[in-house]
Order: sequence, then structure tokens, then C-alpha cells
Amino acid sequence: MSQSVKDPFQTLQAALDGDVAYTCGVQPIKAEDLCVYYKLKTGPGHEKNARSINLDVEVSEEELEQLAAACDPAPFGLDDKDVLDEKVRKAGKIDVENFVARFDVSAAGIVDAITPQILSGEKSNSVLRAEMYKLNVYGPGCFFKPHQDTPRAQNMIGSLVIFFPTAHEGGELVLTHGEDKFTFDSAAELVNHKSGPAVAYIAFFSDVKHEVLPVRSGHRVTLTYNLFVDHAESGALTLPHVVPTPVEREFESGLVSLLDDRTFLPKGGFLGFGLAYKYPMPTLDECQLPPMLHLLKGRDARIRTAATRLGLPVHAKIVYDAGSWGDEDITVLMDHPVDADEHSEDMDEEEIAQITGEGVKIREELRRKQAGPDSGAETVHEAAHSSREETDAHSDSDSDSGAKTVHWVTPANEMMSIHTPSGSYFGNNGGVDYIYGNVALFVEVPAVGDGVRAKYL
Ligand SMILES: O=C(O)CCC(=O)C(=O)O
Ligand SMILES: [Fe+2]
Repeated sequence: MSQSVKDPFQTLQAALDGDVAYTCGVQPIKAEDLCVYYKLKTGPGHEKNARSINLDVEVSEEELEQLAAACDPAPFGLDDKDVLDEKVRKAGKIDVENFVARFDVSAAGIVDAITPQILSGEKSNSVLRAEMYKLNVYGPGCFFKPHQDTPRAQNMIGSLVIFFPTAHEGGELVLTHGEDKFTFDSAAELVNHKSGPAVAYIAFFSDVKHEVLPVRSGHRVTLTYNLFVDHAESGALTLPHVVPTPVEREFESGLVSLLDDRTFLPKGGFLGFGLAYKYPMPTLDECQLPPMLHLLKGRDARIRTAATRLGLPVHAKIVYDAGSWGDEDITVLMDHPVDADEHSEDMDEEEIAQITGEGVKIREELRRKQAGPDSGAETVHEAAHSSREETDAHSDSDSDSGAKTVHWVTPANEMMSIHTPSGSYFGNNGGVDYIYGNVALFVEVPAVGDGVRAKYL
């Protein structure tokens, strides 16, 4: 491919390909760390009785049956309720107050192992924290249908599963993200590990759909954790400098080419990016979108890291289709969710004025596909906005009643994109303080000669 004719938009899109939503492996541990103490389910007056089990390859079926008998049926989340339904999830669970595991996920080195992938990019002032959630036992015939893990806080980024080496077959964990599918057969991984005691692990972004296939034989015993991004309370004066990855460099070069082009957004505007992942949003009415640039996952983080390094401000906003008014389709970027029930599809002038007054009204620039049919350059808005296509040289952010110009690099996923909780939501427990919402990222492009762009032109 000739470098000289490469379209910067294609460079940016290509540098956002190749994203992985998980990280997994097998971690050798000490034999004694396979020991778990758990409370027995006995009648009144006997609640204090406990038993221990060594969850190694040799553990007997009988001991595993006893552990399974100490479990309650594991529910799943439907809106704000925990629901038991063996058509969706068949598994046993023990809550954290009813067992103690010697295994320590941080001391075992697993938090360190998963951090680079889960805290993608330059996040030297963030740390990953794993909070133990449940012990689960999947006996023969147990499974968990596709779901996302319920976001429990704004800073919840992922989920981590630890698999004990108890003999079993089946129970593969299947992750699906867009077109990508990945199957983790923890049983096979552990059987292949011949040198001493070990656990298998997988961490993944918790908005990614996943399912546990039926266990064919034996018992699959797991510890699950929620992963949170915390701020490092480091007294250090200097934070480590993270060397950019090749794809980040590639992305940066695409941005520089655009800054360098005086026909591109001569009066300034934004580059818009629909994101690959969803993020926990508070469901409280009128709640402002909390700061979230440090919570970005995978390739979404790449956009922030490269733009920030170049000194270009990055904003996360909710994209709303505010309907049409006369000939004009109105798109607004908002900092807080709009109550979808309050605004009908055919909003009147006043309602539109109210919404556009609270947000930033944008006009969207769309680019003709320059590569083959699957370059991904077209946006979902193209049909609606094709009449507005213009050449870059004509872009003018001031000409359209104060609207800002946005060039979409990757399509905004859905507009009106904060989902109101509905019966279709499947989590791994009930709770609607947070739901997964769609936001888009906007990289601010200064006018030619202004701000950091002055350096280039
Ligand atoms: O056990 C697994 O592999 C995943 C379990 C799960 O998805 C959950 O507990 O939410
Ligand atoms: Fe899950």
C-alpha cells in the first residue's frame, strides 16, 4: 500500500481494528491455595457448621456433591430483580459471606497479569481492583445463557473468573463481541497444564456478551470477581511514561495528517467516534454523564490516548437524534440522558429548542467511501444525511446556526442511546442503579492556525 495516497480516515479506522475484549491463561499456584472453607446449610442452630474442601484434580465426586449441596440456586438479573429460571441459568452459588478461599487473586499474580489488557493504554495513574463476588458450582447439565454482567458502579470495567482444576468436561465460556467470538475451554487448559497445581483465569470487559455452555461431566467450580478501575494513590512525583504501541502511533499519524491539511475543518470542529464497548451509566434522572475518559476499554482507549498525546481535547457525549424540524435533521450531543418517555418522536419547536439548548447541536459531515465495500467508512447516518454531503473544503462550523461540524470516523452506534431498562435486559444479578449505555467520543479539532494546530500549519 502506498503511504503517500493513504486517506487519513482509513488510517484512523485501520488503527481501530484488531481489538481483543479479554485476556486469559493458566496460573500456577501453591497447592494449599486450592483450599476453600464453606458454611453448611443446616437447620436452625447449626448455621455455624463449616467444612473444607481441597479443589484440586484429585478431589472426590462425593466432596464436590457436598459443596454443590451447600449452594443456593444462582439467579440472573432481569431489570431490578434477581430471577431464578433454570432455562436461563442452572448453577449453584455461595455468597462471599458464606465461604473463605485461601486463594488470593492479587498475590497469585493474576491482577498484574490482566492489568495491561483491561486497563488499555496510558493509564499509569489508574489501578485495577478485583472484588470477589461469588463461588459457583456448575455440576453436570449446568449452564448460563448469554448475558452481560450487571454494572455495579460507574467504574466497573470487567469481570474475572477463576477456574479450579476439578475434573470436568464442557462448561466452556463463550464470549461474543460484534463479529468476534472466543471460546475459553478452561477444563482443557487445566488438563494440558501438567506441572503442578494451577488455576485457569479469564478477564473480560463486562459489557461483552458471554455464556457458559452445558457441563457434560464432573463439577466446574469457579470464583467470580468484579473488576473496578481505581485511582492510584501514588505519592510518586513522576508517573511512568508508557511507550505508545504501533497501532497508537498509526492512529496518531492519521490525526496529524488531518491537522496538517488546511482544507480539513478550516474553522474547527470535531472528529466523531462511535465506540466498540458500552459503559455503565447512572440511571438517576438528569444525572450528568460522570467523567469516563479514564474508564475507556480496548480500542476506545486508543482514541483518547493518541488524541491526548497530541494535545487535542477529547469529550465523551451521548448522541441524540432530536428528530427533524422542517428540512433539518437535528443531532445533539448531550452530557446527560434525556428522558425518552418525555419527548415524543415528533417533537415541537419548543421541545427541540430545549434539548438543543442543553446540548451541542451538530451538523454531520460524511465521507464518500474511498476504499472497497468493507472499509467501514460509511456511517449509519448516511442515508438520512446524504443530501448534506459536501467537500471538506466547504466545511464551516459557523455557517449552520452555531452548529458544530462533526466528521464521523466510526459510526455512532445508536442514537437516543441510553437504553431505558426494559424486560430485554439480562444481567448476572438484578439492579438498575447502572445500565450499559452508548456514548461517542469527540476529538476537538482546532481551526487552522489555532491551538495545537498552529504547530502543523
Ligand atoms: O463461569 C463463568 O465462566 C462465567 C460466569 C458468569 O458469566 C457470571 O457469573 O456472570
Ligand atoms: Fe457473567
